[in-house]
Amino acid sequence: MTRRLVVVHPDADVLAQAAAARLLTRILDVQSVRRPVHVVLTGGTVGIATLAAAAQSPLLAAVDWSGVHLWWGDERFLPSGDPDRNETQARAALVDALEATAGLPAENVHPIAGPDVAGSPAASAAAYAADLAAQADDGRVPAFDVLLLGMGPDGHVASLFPGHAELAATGAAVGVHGSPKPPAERVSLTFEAINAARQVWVVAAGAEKAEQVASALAGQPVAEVPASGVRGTHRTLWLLDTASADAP
Ligand SMILES: O=C1O[C@H](COP(=O)(O)O)[C@@H](O)[C@H](O)[C@H]1O
Repeated sequence: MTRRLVVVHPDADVLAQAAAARLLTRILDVQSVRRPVHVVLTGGTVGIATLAAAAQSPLLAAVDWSGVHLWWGDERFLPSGDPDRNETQARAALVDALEATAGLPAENVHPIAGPDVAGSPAASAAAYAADLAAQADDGRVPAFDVLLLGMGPDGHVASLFPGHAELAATGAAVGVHGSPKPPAERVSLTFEAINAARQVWVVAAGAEKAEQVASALAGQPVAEVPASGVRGTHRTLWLLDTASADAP
């Protein structure tokens, strides 16, 4: 049975520090029982701050990074190296350093292709689904050991936005058009893929997210609050700061 836990931190900085320590500990825990470890990263404010905090953690050196695969929950459909790509920001915060000095193999890093590599968001989604399938025991998606998600003030997770058709997409990944948050074109894991993860952690901070945090935790319809629909097969964690946990 899946368990849900809500943990409230004093502020966004402590939240990022705690999420980083929790993430590295989770990887260590999994490495004590199986390999490889599959981790899904998120973009967004707290998501990237969490990676930056992990980069400074003494726990980093305890992980065997040669046995870790890194994925993304979504990507803005922008060319490689664009500063607004989630990949670019994650690389700057942590991933490049892991490759350069901690033994993370480049082939274990699985970015979502942008327009310099794939002709369209749909083509990128198809390529990403194939990459996921190649690493999956069931030929679909790996049972991610931990999948991080940010949440927007509109309740979106990954690039699954309220009222959008992609909420109902099947398969592992979907091309997204008309995103209300720029850029308009994106690629996202589907709910099917997200909810195949053993553990899903939603990280959110700030008063502007409080209403949607409360709605998601209350189980409002996914079409209105996509964050309502995420859960890990073993555990779902909501990692919040006091502002985002303080419903109006
Ligand atoms: O565009 C995105 O936004 C969300 C949330 O970002 P935040 O800055 O409000 O925390 C993020 O989770 C997603 O990965 C990203 O593509």
